[in-house]
Amino acid sequence: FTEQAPFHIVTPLKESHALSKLAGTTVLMKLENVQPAGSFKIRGIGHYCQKLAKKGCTRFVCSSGGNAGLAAAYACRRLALPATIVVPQTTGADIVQKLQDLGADVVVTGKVWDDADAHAHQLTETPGSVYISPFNHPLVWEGHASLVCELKASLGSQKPGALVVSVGGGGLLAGLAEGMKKVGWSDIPIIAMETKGAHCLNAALEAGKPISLPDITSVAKCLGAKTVCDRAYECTREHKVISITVDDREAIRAVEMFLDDELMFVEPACGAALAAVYSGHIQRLQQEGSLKTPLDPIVMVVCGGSGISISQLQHFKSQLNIN
Ligand SMILES: COC[C@H](NCc1c(COP(=O)(O)O)cnc(C)c1O)C(=O)O
Repeated sequence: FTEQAPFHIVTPLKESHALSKLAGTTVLMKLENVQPAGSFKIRGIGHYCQKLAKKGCTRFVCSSGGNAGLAAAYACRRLALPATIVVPQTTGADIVQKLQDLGADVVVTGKVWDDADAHAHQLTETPGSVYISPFNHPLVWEGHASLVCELKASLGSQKPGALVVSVGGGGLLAGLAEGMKKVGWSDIPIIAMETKGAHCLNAALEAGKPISLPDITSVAKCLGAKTVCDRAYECTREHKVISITVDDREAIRAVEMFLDDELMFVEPACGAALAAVYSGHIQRLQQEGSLKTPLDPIVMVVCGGSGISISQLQHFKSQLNIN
């Protein structure tokens, strides 16, 4: 009985000279944008689907801003199991088409991810189908933790100065923290990036407990969960997490500068993480002593995502009146 190989790939860890120059330390990019289904999501969602299929699950229902849905559709195709992906009206038509091309049934409903998620739960009330959360399950966090094991294998005894990650519902943060505990990096700070208008972790830290945002007003709809998952919030109690919010314009400008610098095209959710360097936060954190100086090489999780195209970028720029 052979253990099924994971659906994710080991991704490159590549130095960025442009980001390093700006950050004042070496910036290593963990290129999750080259994963199957286009983002890091396949690590946690693929792991979850494999485990549940082995337990006899025969149909999955996944709520998503889009990227977790693509990962679920890809995993279910590999498992030859039917999948229904429930996305909000803010999810672009091209992602819906990609989901259908992967063989998934797609339901578009609700204003934001939380509304789509409520519908996904209704669909799984009938027995026979299993709900997949895009960020709130131990198997998802366990799958995402594989990213840190790969970093450890690449860096050996060299500890990173920090990990930079974007936060939607907090599944990636929770998975990274779990992996860091596993490899003995619990002392390494995590820079948790959000766009204003999708800043549920930052709001929770301000309030001292997970609270729900009234609405999602950021263009980074794939960060658009109104409430951060409890596990991610607990991580901030066990691990040094520096929460930073950037505005949509910074996230979009980061997407553009990254395209010019590294010739890779990522969506606003990933732009939020890149803005940690492009908007000078890594530099500021060193100057104010929140990060050590000299700072060991930092790892930028290039989370990827399919919510971008040349026409969508132009739409974002006119919407945010960026010249
Ligand atoms: C509403 O959406 C939640 C989730 N996107 C989450 C997401 C994140 C943040 O990951 P999280 O913090 O949700 O685990 C980062 N970077 C990208 C490209 C993402 O798509 C989804 O696809 O369903």
